[in-house]
Amino acid sequence: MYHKIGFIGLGLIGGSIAKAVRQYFPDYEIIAFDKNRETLALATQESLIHVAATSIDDNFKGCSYIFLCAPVSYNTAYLKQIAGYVDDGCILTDVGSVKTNIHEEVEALGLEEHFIGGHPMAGSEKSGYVNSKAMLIENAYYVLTPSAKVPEEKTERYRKFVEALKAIPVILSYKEHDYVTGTISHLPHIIASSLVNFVRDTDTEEEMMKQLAAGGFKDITRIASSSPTMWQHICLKNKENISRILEDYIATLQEAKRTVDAGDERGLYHLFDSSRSYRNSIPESSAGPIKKAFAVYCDIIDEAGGIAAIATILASNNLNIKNIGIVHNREFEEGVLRIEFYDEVSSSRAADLLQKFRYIVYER
Ligand SMILES: NC(=O)C1=CN([C@@H]2O[C@H](COP(=O)(O)OP(=O)(O)OC[C@H]3O[C@@H](n4cnc5c(N)ncnc54)[C@H](O)[C@@H]3O)[C@@H](O)[C@H]2O)C=CC1
Ligand SMILES: O=C(O)C(=O)Cc1ccc(O)cc1
Repeated sequence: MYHKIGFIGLGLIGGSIAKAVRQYFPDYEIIAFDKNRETLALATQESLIHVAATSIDDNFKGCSYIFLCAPVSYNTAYLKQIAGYVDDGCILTDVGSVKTNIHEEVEALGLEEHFIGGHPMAGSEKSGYVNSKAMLIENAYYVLTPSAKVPEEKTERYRKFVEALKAIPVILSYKEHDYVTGTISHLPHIIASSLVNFVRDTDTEEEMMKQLAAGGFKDITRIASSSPTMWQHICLKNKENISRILEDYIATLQEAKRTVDAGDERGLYHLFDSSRSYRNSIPESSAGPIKKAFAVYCDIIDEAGGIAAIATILASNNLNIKNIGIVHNREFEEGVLRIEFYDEVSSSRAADLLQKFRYIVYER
């Protein structure tokens, strides 16, 4: 069946979703508008998009999905302009990190039957179309916030579409979304940025702090390299949640200071021990509800015959391979050999066997 998908904003997230659509639905037509003409030229040249719209115009008629993928306040501002092109078959959605403002505007404009908010919980400190890639959303949670009046059938359709793009749909109310992301995403960002500035402002004349800043500091401040515009929009639009969460968090910092000031041995141990346990209980991959595949991942030597050697080891031990191939994804950016089996017993036998042959095996 013919499908047309529209994008307004084709940066890191819009570009990545469009690339996933191109990969999994090669015959879908993709049209895009972005205020950056170079982005549209590049996306056309790379055959990602068929139409580079010069404004929000008739090209957006008849889309199955329209994705708003600009910074959050701009997405909301586009609703009025796009409303005329949203028909019954169209799901209007966004990818913004904050949801309340856009849902309120959707209600005000009477677009609730068409709008399902979306938020892929994936990204990076990089931005722009040039950094976009289909695998960015692979295995990532993708929150959907259906409007109150959106028909169940539309939410189900979108949920399946997200699954087909290899992400993991999770349905939340927009209010819950903003409270949860306020704590696990927006607060950490403010902490990272203010910590970086704190180091800059209190560094010695010779900038020793900057010079010595090691792994831990870099780990927890990586996100301070993200797009300032994006984070400015997020903090403006999730103001109430962020303000309350910051207040609560400052209270926990004050508590930590009291523990340090008091030289409270047990209190200090408890702080680090309890946080370590909870941190270790957070799953490394977000592939929770996805159907389990019986696969092992294994590093291979980059030389002719590398795959054949592994296939021979498995075949001579009566292990039947269902699927085999090199994969590049968020976890294994450099690429790894993925071998899928028909059942769990075979996959764990294969993992043991390959380890015996000194292959580095990752079980997932
Ligand atoms: N970067 C991340 O890690 C994530 C970002 N998001 C959300 O995705 C949205 C986009 O963020 P990114 O793709 O990271 O940013 P980005 O900066 O990579 O892309 C934004 C794109 O929108 C275009 N744009 C900006 N203003 C525009 C306007 N007024 N009209 C048309 N196009 C315009 C830009 O030219 C750019 O191509 C934001 O709402 C953000 O909250 C969601 C999940 C993760
Ligand atoms: O790089 C990271 O770890 C991020 O946290 C990226 C990110 C940024 C904004 C979002 O709304 C979701 C994810």
